[in-house]
Amino acid sequence: MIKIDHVTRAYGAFKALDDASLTIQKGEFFSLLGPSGCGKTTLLRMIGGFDNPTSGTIYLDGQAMNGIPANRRPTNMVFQSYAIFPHLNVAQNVAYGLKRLRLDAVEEKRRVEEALGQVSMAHLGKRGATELSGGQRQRVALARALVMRPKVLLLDEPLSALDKKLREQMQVELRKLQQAVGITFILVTHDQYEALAMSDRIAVMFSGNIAQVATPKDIYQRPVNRQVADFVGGMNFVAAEIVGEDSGTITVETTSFGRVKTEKPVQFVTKGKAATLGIRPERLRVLWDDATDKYEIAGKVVDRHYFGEITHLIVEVPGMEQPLSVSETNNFGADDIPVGAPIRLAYDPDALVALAD
Ligand SMILES: Nc1ncnc2c1ncn2[C@@H]1O[C@H](COP(=O)(O)OP(=O)(O)OP(=O)(O)O)[C@@H](O)[C@H]1O
Repeated sequence: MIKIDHVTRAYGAFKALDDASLTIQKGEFFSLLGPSGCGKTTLLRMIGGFDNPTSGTIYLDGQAMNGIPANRRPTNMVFQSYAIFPHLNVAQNVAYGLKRLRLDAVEEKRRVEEALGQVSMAHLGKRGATELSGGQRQRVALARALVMRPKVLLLDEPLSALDKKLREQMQVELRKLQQAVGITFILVTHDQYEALAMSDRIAVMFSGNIAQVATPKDIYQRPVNRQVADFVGGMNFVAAEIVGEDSGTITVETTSFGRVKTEKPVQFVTKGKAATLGIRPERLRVLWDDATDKYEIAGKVVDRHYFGEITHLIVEVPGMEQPLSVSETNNFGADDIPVGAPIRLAYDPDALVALAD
């Protein structure tokens, strides 16, 4: 278990990380997600012992890590620019870190083979490091870390140098690998879809602060505030007025969506009666022909963006300040709806989430 306890990292007056607290469970695939400069790499480096907190403490399995250098921690880091030695072959690269353990030759070979097997590179041990594809180099970097049998593997944007297709394939593989080896993985990424696809839980960070820690589904469906909602996927924001409130829910009135009862967000603070609701673009469905729904809203298509399997429709609704963004599959011909056409959209009131500003 990893405990981040009120950790701050300051550079002069600037706080790259500001009083962050967090617990990561053993065997978890945990991601630190946020825009560039939010402090995620700073936190990862401090867990790995490559940097030290200005204040606060990081505990690994109950032991305070203050002052303990990287090579004496049960962690291992895979860097963004995976430094592989070009003059060594694959197996030698993987064996490199083992040298200081002074294992006998048979045991060393066994561990190298095991690590290469874990990343599906068993057959490429003799290959020169310069004769590898980007994906293979990434695997070697992983094997180099795994061979040390760390309790925690730290991954700093490990897939960012790969093209989209390979990146998606490696996401699946990395997740499988983590489940197979059973150790804790902490991934730093600014790619929301990568974090959603791979993680058990995600911490979303902004400007040195942790905004929300939750499962991918909760981050996406129940973002605590506007900033998280906006960063992770698209979100339509709807102005609303609070007309009722109890301990767990609020009832709000909107001009476009009518009266809605919805779950209260964790950080909800009422400032008078104003509230913001959010609804994801894919939670609005086009109503075709004469179809009707208990919950529907009418507007006009003012723009259209084609994405192959889906189309984004931009829909102006009377009484709404911002047009709605609607993501609809092209199975039924959303890509053929002309700009200027009237449109009706159905929604599930549960899809409307109240957001703290
Ligand atoms: N040595 C340093 N001196 C001063 N400021 C620093 C130093 N290292 C990092 N920072 C600042 O701390 C903030 C957080 O940096 P960090 O590298 O953790 O961001 P990040 O979220 O990982 O971003 P990215 O995705 O761009 O790597 C940034 O504003 C950065 O400029």
